[in-house]
Amino acid sequence: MNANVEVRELCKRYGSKKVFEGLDLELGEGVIGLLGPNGAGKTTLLRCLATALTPDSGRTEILGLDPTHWSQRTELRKLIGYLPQNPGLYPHFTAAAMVDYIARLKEVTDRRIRKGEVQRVLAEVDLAEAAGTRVRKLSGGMRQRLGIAQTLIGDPKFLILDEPTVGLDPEQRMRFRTLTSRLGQGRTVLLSTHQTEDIAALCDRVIVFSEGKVVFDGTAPELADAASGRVWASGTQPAAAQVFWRTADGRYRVVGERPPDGTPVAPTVEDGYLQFLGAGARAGA
Ligand SMILES: Nc1ncnc2c1ncn2[C@@H]1O[C@H](COP(=O)(O)OP(=O)(O)OP(=O)(O)O)[C@@H](O)[C@H]1O
Repeated sequence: MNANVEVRELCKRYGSKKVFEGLDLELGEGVIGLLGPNGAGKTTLLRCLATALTPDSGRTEILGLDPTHWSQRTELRKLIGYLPQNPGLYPHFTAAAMVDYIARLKEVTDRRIRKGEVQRVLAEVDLAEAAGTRVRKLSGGMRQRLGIAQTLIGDPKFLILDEPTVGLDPEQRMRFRTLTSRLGQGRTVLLSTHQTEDIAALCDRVIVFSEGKVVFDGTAPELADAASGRVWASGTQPAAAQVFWRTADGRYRVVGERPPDGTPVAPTVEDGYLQFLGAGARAGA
């Protein structure tokens, strides 16, 4: 198997609520963006891959290990870096103590090695100088980087980042992109986000997930291309376009059928993404 992650026929339900069924997925190296509307099942999938949640059925092989085997699962947890939506950082811990604590959970038992690891991962996310700062005094962007730092302990080959750019200002998002694109070299980075700009800027591959199904799997330019011939500028409000909104120049940007006075506009990744969403994404819905 060449893929770092291979998922076959994966199923997960919460009671009677089916999140996904018969899901197949292969992930190789690079930054892979997972896009999807609220409730699509992204976090559930990421939690299954992080071994934080047990699927109901199906087969998963991650970095050559099978998470259903107790001993392999324990080994795997040391090889995966997972940043959940709410990383649960302790406000009264210093940045270094926080990472040290996670390193202990990952069974880095040798104190000297652990100290070196803490310094290494903090430096990797540009937080070396904040090592002694308490978490509650860090900015949102610094906390996010601290969350990423803890994923890097043990140099895992599979990083799972669940909406890591939420709440970041533009400058912090740029720093995040620089960091993530660097991390994607020689690793699999699976990044769940609603930010199509982040996807366009740094992902080698994009998966669009909707109602528990992969509805698109390709590159960011291919996703943008999916809206080719479907994006228009129009002077009048369209009646039946799939999606439209008023832009700063007072015209309408329309994704869908050509309005009578529509002039073609180059599609973006967001336009392509909107093509794959259902009626729920319809403007005004
Ligand atoms: N613990 C749970 N118990 C019951 N239902 C749940 C649970 N967690 C998630 N769900 C439901 O499963 C579906 C998928 O949720 P999930 O959080 O995986 O979606 P998501 O794509 O990550 O959404 P978001 O973008 O809002 O984070 C949703 O309908 C959600 O309400």
